[in-house]
Amino acid sequence: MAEGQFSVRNQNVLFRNRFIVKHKPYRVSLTSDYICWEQETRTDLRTVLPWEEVISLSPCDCDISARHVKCQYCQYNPDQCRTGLGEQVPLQARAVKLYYAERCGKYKWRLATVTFHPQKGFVVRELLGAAKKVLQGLNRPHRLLIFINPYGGKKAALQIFEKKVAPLLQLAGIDIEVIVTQYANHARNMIQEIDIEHFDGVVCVGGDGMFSELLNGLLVRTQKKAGVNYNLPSSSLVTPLICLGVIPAGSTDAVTYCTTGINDPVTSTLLIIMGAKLSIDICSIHHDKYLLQYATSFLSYGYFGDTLVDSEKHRWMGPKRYDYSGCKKFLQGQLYEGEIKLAVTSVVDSQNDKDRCRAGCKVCTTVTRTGIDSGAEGIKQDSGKDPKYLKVRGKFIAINVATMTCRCAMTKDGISPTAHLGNGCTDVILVTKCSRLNFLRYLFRTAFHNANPFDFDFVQFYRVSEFQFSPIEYSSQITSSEDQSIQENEPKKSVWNCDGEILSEPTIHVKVHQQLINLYAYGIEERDQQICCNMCCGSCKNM
Ligand SMILES: Nc1ncnc2c1ncn2[C@@H]1O[C@H](COP(=O)(O)OP(=O)(O)OP(=O)(O)O)[C@@H](O)[C@H]1O
Repeated sequence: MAEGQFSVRNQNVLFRNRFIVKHKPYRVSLTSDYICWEQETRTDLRTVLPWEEVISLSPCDCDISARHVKCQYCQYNPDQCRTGLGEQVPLQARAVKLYYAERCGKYKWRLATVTFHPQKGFVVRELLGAAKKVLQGLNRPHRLLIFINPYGGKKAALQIFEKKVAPLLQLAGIDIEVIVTQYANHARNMIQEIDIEHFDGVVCVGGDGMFSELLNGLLVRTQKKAGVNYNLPSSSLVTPLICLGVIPAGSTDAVTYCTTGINDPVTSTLLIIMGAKLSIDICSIHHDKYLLQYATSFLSYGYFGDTLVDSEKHRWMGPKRYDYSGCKKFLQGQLYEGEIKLAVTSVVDSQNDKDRCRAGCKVCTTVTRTGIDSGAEGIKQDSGKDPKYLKVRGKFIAINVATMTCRCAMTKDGISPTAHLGNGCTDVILVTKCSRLNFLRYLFRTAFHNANPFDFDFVQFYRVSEFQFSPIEYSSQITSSEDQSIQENEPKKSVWNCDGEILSEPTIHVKVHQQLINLYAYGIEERDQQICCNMCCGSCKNM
């Protein structure tokens, strides 16, 4: 929303008339791009609201007391009017209430309202009619299929939906069909079974695990319908027409953190209503030419894989289970041997790169999607260079793969702060053999970013378009001091933590598919921290 310097004079005005707003006379104008209300006496008090941010306009029967009405010429109450023209608005005037989304704090969106009281009764219908026409022309969802996971996160998904989400969707006039999941993979199965074509979007109220169900269900359905052999990593996948959405109600909510900056259910709902769209990269994970899973944020072998397996046994703890299992696995200090083959697309100075993926990111819009010489679908950087193939064999504590930054409450900048949402690449971070103390330093830096987590000689960073990993089945303990020799003993494999789900097959081939799905989000916006909504009076400045 813009205030101040703006002129609707030269634009195609669809409607213009005088209204009383907050007891002052205003001129309300509608063009095909904006709705604008400006004070007639002080043109600097002008608000220009793009239609994208309008949620709805509805008739309102609220009264406006003549007591509060000021003269539209001198701004004084009628009885003190200096001009003697003191106009009064008739009592019980019908009004129009405009609901719109307003930026609030660093990342949030909030619902705001303004009421236009007409100076003449008949203009209400005129204003509503003109607004309805423009709103109908916007590319927004009209029908949504919503899955609610009542057991995700703090088990508050149903409450969040009823209190925060449903009223907003109703206000925006969006038809919804709601399914409360009964078992794990319910949503994934339903998406593949039922006719979802008449929905504009499929949304989940839950965490990353629920989003992963929607993603996998929708992608498999789309490829089957298009006759694509999705089991082959080299297949070119078809982008689904249906957009996906996620309203955060999980433990980690990395997908919402990475695409909106925060895990706020109201913000995510407003973005869905506004029809915000963002194309994001997806990894397909294969084993022996068979598709295991599609993933969109975090994939990890070793430490984070083992932590996930252990945390599943302590689900009753809620989100705290990750801290508990993380400590336990850290103390066990396991090493895993393996070989990873990487198709490195670009050299990233991970230690100095200040580049961050933000809404309208230039990197994600300029990287093109082209085929590489092998005939397989692949990604080239805009420099046009083919990927360089590299093999790393060794002992790892963790192999972390971040297709998005993977920011969440536990790491505000993410596992890979420079990762992009749509550049066709994923970041592979290899944490090789080191002492427990050094591994702790790496974890601390990843969580708090007090220093660069990649600035260690035991951490390697690669930006790749695909990679293959196979374990070598011998493990050893992390040494308490770095020069202590490793005792290679019992064979040991870990599992992959794939967006919070366990993949028990360690030998995998991962391929990135650039901007394969559309998500209801804009990406993280670069905002002035001082932006504060009308309602919270500055309390949101620090968000
Ligand atoms: N009715 C249900 N009963 C049991 N499990 C379910 C049900 N519905 C969905 N699930 C499963 O619960 C798992 C976790 O759900 P979800 O991702 O919403 O919460 P979370 O794991 O707490 O959050 P996050 O993934 O962000 O850490 C999902 O993998 C999903 O398959």
